Amino acid sequence: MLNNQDEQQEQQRVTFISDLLNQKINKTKQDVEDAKTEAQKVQKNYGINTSVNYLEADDRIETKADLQQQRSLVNKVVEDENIVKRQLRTYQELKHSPYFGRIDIKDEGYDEIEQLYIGTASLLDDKTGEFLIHDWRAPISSIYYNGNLGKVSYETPNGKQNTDLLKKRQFQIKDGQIINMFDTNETVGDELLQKELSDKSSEQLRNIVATIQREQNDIIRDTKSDLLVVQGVAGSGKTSALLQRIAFLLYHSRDELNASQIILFSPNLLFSNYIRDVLPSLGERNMRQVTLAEFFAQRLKGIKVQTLFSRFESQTTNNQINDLKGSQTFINQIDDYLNHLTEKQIVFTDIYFQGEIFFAKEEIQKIYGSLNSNLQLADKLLQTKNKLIKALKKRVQADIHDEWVLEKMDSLSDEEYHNYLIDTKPSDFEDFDAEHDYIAKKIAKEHLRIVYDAIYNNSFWDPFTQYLNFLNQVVLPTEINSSDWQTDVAQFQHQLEFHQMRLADAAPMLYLRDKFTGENKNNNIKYLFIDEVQDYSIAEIMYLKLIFNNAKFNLIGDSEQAIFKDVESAPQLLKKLNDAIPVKHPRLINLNRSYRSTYPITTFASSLLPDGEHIEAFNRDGEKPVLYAEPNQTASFNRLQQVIKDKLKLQDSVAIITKDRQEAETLYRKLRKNFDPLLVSDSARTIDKKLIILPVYLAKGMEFDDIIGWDISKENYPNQHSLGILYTIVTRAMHSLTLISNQTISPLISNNAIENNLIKIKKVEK
Ligand SMILES: Nc1ncnc2c1ncn2[C@@H]1O[C@H](COP(=O)(O)OP(=O)(O)OP(=O)(O)O)[C@@H](O)[C@H]1O
Repeated sequence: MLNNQDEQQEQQRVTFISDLLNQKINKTKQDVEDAKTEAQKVQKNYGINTSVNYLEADDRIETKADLQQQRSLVNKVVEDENIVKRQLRTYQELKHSPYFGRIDIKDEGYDEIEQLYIGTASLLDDKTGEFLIHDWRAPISSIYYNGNLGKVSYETPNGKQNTDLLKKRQFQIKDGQIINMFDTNETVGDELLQKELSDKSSEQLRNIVATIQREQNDIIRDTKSDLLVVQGVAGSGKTSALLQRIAFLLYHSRDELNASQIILFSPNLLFSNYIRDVLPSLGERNMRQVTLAEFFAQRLKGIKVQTLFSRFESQTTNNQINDLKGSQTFINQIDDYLNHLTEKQIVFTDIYFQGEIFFAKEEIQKIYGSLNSNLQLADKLLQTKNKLIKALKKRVQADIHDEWVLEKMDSLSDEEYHNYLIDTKPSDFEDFDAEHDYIAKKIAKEHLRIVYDAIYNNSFWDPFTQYLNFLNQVVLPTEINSSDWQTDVAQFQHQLEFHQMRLADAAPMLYLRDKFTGENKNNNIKYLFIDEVQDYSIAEIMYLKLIFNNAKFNLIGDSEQAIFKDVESAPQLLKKLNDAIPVKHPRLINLNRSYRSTYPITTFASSLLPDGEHIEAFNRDGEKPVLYAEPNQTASFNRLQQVIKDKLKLQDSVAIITKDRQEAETLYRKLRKNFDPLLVSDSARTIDKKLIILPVYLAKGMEFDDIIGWDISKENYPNQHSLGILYTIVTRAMHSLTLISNQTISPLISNNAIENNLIKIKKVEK
């Protein structure tokens, strides 16, 4: 038990640390100022130096070397400035709350008891060199998260160390004052977690370092798996664990890994913004973040690819065809197709120069056909390109006496003429003719650059038509009839004319293109994360594997929140993923405990699922969810207004979630005058109002104090296909959930929920 003396001693220590941090902050502020001045000085010099001599040709080479040197100097001072700034931010964070845990341990073979304090970053005593605070990611800190009192072990550079965990103490410290502290034997006591979770929602997701749970810790500290699949129920801390994992990896592999080698695929821009602060709050730089739509747009320049959101909104596409295009079978068919392509089937195109064919497709086909047929596809293409470039060089040589080159030479000004000779000395040329030829060659080369670029960029091959040809020979499963397929193929072709592509075609088409060329790979990325992976097709994941070949894949999701497809079990999904991207060390981690919502909300949400029993609700009190079944539209709308008023009085964040964009827009128009809500669109990045309206797709990954689910009628949610959508809506609520429907409520709200009184149904008689 804690006594007053313990508390006093701990407070004294906190005060000591706070004073020390104050000193460090003051010193570091000065360092930041110095670094800033230094950076400005260097940048100013750099500015002056780059303009010097630029116009005088003789000095150019020298200037170029100088420039490089200057640039690296600027980079260095800027980086120095960033380092001290980050250090300052770390001290400031620590000052606010220096640590959250203490462990007392006695290592096997030693008599001494060590007291270790654990916080978001480490702090050294400059005089003694001892750790005053241990970083939560240090190997020894794992005991805090994993161990019960008694014999435990932790990793050291020399192997496993056994130790006796004698005490585990938790703190809540705010602005230098201990608000709460207690000893515990649990991983992290429920008391602290209760407090954290009962807070109101915030605009930004917070870090959870003080209360990481054991199974979340497994995800965070995994260093062995090359395919880590996390299947976690709604609100189980998947996104939180993912971000803490990134912070952990950056710490663990500090010398080999930096933030730009980690990429996260996130569902939309709003979500990207929502998680923006977590890593910086842990003293780390953010990883790269991208949505699938942005990623495809970069790779298919000039083509507008449908977003996940608009795919969800468009109900017109044939699901069976989409399923096929998203499957491993489809990608395997592409591999097979490419492996058996003869050069005649490859869609080569002519390369033009000044309106005339420069390399005819037949010529290119011949080159390709002459190569060793055992070569890999990518090698074949590369060799073809090399041969074309060789032929181009010959043409350059041949062209130097052509009329157009001579004309161009005659029109050169003196300055232009000398510029061509910039890298030469007069003694390089035997006579005037040699100098003349040298310039002619340069001119010819310059002009033929267009052809060079065309070869370099593979413009002699048409991947779109190739993909179309592939589509036309696909072996269809029995459930898809060939006329539907033909219509779909025609639609692909039609859309292409308007520079558009459906999402379902993007990954297979890019796979075909990049597999054929072997290009566009990104070998720099070492870790790839996908959040909400249940919305990705296997084909998309296989394409990402092709591109990010060196990356360890971390796929995080909840198959029960699948909004494009039917709910799928975790082992089924893992098997599918494992087949699609075979790796040596796959690992599946399940998270079954749900933290976000109150006990009544999680229990109700679980009752929607056929096998919801596996979901463990965190024990936090709250009101039972309510469903209003109103007799008509006017009554429903009046009810909505009443609920909004009540909720806003509580100063809560309230989100009305609709099934799709159209419903959200209609509601917005009706509510705009009285409530001034925010209508969230696909391009939204922030939420800066208390009342917002958003379609379910954009609510992915987010949470709000109060959720109002709009029009939960049978018409909107008729059967199991809409289960993932409804489940996603109800699990966004932290503290309160209200559903509004007409009197034919969705059959997904099961009798089980109603009979067991998991939701209060308020039916107003007609
Ligand atoms: N160990 C923890 N300590 C404190 N809070 C936690 C912990 N784990 C999760 N939470 C909180 O629970 C909420 C849900 O977490 P998070 O968004 O990471 O879950 P998720 O599994 O990604 O959810 P979903 O799939 O439903 O979007 C957040 O408010 C998060 O801060």
